[in-house]
Amino acid sequence: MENRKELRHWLDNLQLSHPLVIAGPCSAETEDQVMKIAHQLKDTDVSYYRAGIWKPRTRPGMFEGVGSLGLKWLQRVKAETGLKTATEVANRNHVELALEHDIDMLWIGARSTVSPFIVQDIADALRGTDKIVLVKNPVNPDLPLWLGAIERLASANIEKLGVIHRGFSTYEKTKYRNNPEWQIAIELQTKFPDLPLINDPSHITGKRDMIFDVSQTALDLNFDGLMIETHSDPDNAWSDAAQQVTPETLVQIMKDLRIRKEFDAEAEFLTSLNNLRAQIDVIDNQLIDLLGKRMKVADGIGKLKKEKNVAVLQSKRWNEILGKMVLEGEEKGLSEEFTLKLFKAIHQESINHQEKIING
Ligand SMILES: O=C(O)C(=O)C[C@]1(C(=O)O)C=C[C@@H](O)C=C1
Repeated sequence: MENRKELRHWLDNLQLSHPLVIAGPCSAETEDQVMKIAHQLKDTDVSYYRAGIWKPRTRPGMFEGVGSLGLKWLQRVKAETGLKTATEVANRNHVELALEHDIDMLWIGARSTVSPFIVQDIADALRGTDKIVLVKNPVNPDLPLWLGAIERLASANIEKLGVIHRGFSTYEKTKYRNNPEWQIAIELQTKFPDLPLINDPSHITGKRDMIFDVSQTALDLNFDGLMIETHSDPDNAWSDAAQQVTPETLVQIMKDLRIRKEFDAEAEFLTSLNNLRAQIDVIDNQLIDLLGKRMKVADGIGKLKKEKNVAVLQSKRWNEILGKMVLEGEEKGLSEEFTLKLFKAIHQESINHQEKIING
């Protein structure tokens, strides 16, 4: 699939003066709850009202959604408030029911995107639809798998497509519920600059007090919209209580977010930007040059080790380097996370070089 200008049409046609906002409860719980939140969101920046009808839960026995009954409540939301409606679909049956109830926007969840069988089944059920279909990133940080899901939908003649970045599972605990790995969303945007890209700070953070910061980062990275779980009584929500915000908080978040334009054509800005970019180009060249030199030294070590039959990996020495570099990095304003990532990549390349020599 290639990038096409038309990918943005459905979003441009909404003619919004602010990022697209999709909001509503994690789960539809009762008709009263769904209607109450919808009325609270009616005259805000929200265009699409979301509610989970079928909830994929990590373990059985938790609240798994009200099922198709909730689709009737969403129809009532549209009729009474004018908000368009959105829900997650995970199989052919969900798709058929959602289309029957005229849901305007359907999304494929992270746990479905991981399975090409499921995605294909949903794509076949949706074939040719004029509804908006959004694909959440797969649970694992795998860009080709995410792109593959979008391609399956495009091949089923679904025109109004978009993606939702909801972060990625990690084995190690981080401050996020799902690690954002912004680089993956940036790569996707580089490949498909016209594919609408929505951020889901609720699932990335898992905590309502971090939602603003993640939303701001998303807007700083040119995301087109936000999906924020919103509940009139978040603490008593039947699912994902910790990450939902009240409608009042959502309105405040939207007010406080700084919306930046992608570019400014003013001459003074351009001159300064070009000057700084020229400096970056020089430094990048120096970095590559230095890394090349470091690998030549590693090649020398590899030859020496080959002669003496010494192992490539030297954990003690390596840990010393890492510890030292983290400290030096901190002095230069580099985060520990960045320095570790950088040096682990350098170490791996050094090992690859030596492996080639030792076994060559
Ligand atoms: O010091 C060594 O023995 C090296 O091979 C160099 C180097 C490195 O690139 O810094 C690479 C592999 C070892 O695990 C430790 C360090």
